[in-house]
Amino acid sequence: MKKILNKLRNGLIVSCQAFENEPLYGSEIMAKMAKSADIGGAVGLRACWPQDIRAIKKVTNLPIVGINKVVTKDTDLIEDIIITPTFEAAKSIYEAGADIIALDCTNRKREGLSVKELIYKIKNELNVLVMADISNLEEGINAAKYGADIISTTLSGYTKYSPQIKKPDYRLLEELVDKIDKPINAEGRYWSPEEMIKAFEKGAWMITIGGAITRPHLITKRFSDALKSYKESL
Ligand SMILES: CC(=O)N[C@H](C=O)[C@@H](O)[C@H](O)[C@H](O)COP(=O)(O)O
Repeated sequence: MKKILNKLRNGLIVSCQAFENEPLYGSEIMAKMAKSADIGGAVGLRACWPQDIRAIKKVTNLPIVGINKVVTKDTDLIEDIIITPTFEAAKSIYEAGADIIALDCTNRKREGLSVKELIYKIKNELNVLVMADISNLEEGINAAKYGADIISTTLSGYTKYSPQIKKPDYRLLEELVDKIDKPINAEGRYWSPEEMIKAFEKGAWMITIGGAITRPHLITKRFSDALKSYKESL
């Protein structure tokens, strides 16, 4: 497991995800996305659902941070725990070949096992690396205490009580690096190589980037929004 962490150190993980309502939805497409990230120099991948992880494993040997998003209600992400919410969700991505299991470790109300119980069960029964997706320092400290191997800023901005900012949460990153003696993954709203470098300067062990690389509709929107503002300024 140390070997995997060393492989990811100072490296870029590319998140290859598309929901059913996105044009790129589908395991075959995500596998092509993952292969492209591999060719481009990623040292790891983040992927969702067993079927996507299986498809990606066929085309690359890069370590995979697996998640299993389970949407049970038709409501938005802020309210719901959807990233690998249960042991069963974790087990199915582990069986699909995920090298690291990422899961929601926020303090939001959840059903079934608590974050502490869930991390313990995954570590104990699957013996796999766990990445804690958190939204503030307290959640990070708790997840580290409960046995998570990597703490990730993934959910900052996606709980009601974390800062609702458009940029990466560098402050949380700094706090985690300062207070937790475990690898910290910088993730969430990184859009440029400069922003990425800043995360490493602040002590990130690794960084995960999704939208800026693998969501063409968001990339296009960034350009079209800039154009719109420019036209409005004339
Ligand atoms: C909040 C949430 O559900 N985040 C998800 C977690 O897997 C993904 O939708 C993000 O794309 C990923 O975290 C990477 O972040 P960004 O796409 O901002 O680079």
